[in-house]
Amino acid sequence: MSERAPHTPFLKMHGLGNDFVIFDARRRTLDFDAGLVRRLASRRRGIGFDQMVVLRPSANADAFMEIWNADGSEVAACGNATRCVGKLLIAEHGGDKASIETKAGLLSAVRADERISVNMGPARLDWQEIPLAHAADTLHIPYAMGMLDDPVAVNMGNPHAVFFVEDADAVPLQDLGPQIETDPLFPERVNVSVATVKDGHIRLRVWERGAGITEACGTAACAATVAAFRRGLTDRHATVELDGGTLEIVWLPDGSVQMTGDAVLSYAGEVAL
Ligand SMILES: N[C@@H](CCC[C@H](N)C(=O)O)C(=O)O
Repeated sequence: MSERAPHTPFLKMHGLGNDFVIFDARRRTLDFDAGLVRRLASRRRGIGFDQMVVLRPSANADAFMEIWNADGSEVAACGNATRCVGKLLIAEHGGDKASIETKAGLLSAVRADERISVNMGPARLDWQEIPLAHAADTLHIPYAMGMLDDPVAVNMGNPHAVFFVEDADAVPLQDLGPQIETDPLFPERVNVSVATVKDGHIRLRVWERGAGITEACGTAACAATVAAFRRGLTDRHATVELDGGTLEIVWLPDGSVQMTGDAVLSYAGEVAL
C-alpha cells in the first residue's frame, strides 16, 4: 500500500507561461492516476497547470521525468518542462548540465547564461512514427479542417501537426484545435500548431493535446522549426515567437533538436493528495 502524505510539497514552474506542477518522488512514494491529476489541474478547485511532472529515480540519468497533461493523459515529452526540470537538477548538483530520462528517451540540459538549453532528441518523420492512421507523406499530408490544410507532421517524442498559414493570429484555433486533435487520422491524438514564417522567424500558436491553447509549447516549437526547414521556409535555426515569449530552436545535423529558453520557478507549495 502506498504512503499517502497529508501534505505533499510541490514546485510551480513555467516556461514562457506554459505552467507545471512538479512533485519530487525520488525519495518517497507518490502514486497518481488520471482522476487525481485532473483534480489537481483544475484552476478553480486544484492547483492549476498545463502539465504535471513527477520526478522519479533513474538508473540512467539524474532523474526520470513522468509527464501528465491537465486532462489526465500521460505523455512522453514536454519541452518547456524539460527546461524547468533541467534548471532544478543543475541547481541541485551545482554544475552546468543535467541528464533527464523520459519515456521518449534520454535528454540533456545545459545552462546557457540565464536560460536553459535542452537537447530534445531526434525529430521522427515517418508516418508510422507520428503516428498516422494510414500511410502518407508527412511533409504534405492530404488533410484539411476548416481553413487549415496540408499540414506537416513531426514526432518530437509526442505527435505534432503543423499548418503553415498567412496569419497565425487570424486562425480560430479554439474551434479547429479540438477537432484536429481528435481526428481519426491521429490515433494517439495530436498537438496542433499554426505557424507563420517571416525572415527566418516563426510566429506560432498551439492547441496542445490534453491541455488546449497554452502560452507556449516547446516540442511544438521544435516540430515547427523542423517542418519549416523541410518546407524550405527557414534554415535549420529559427526563432519561434509564442504567446508567452521566444524560443531559439536548432535542428542539428545529427537529427536531434536543440531548444533554448527561459525556465522560471514561480513558488513552492503543499497540497493534500
Ligand atoms: N507543453 C509541452 C507539451 C506537453 C505534452 C503535449 N500536450 C502532448 O500531449 O503531447 C511542451 O512544452 O512541449
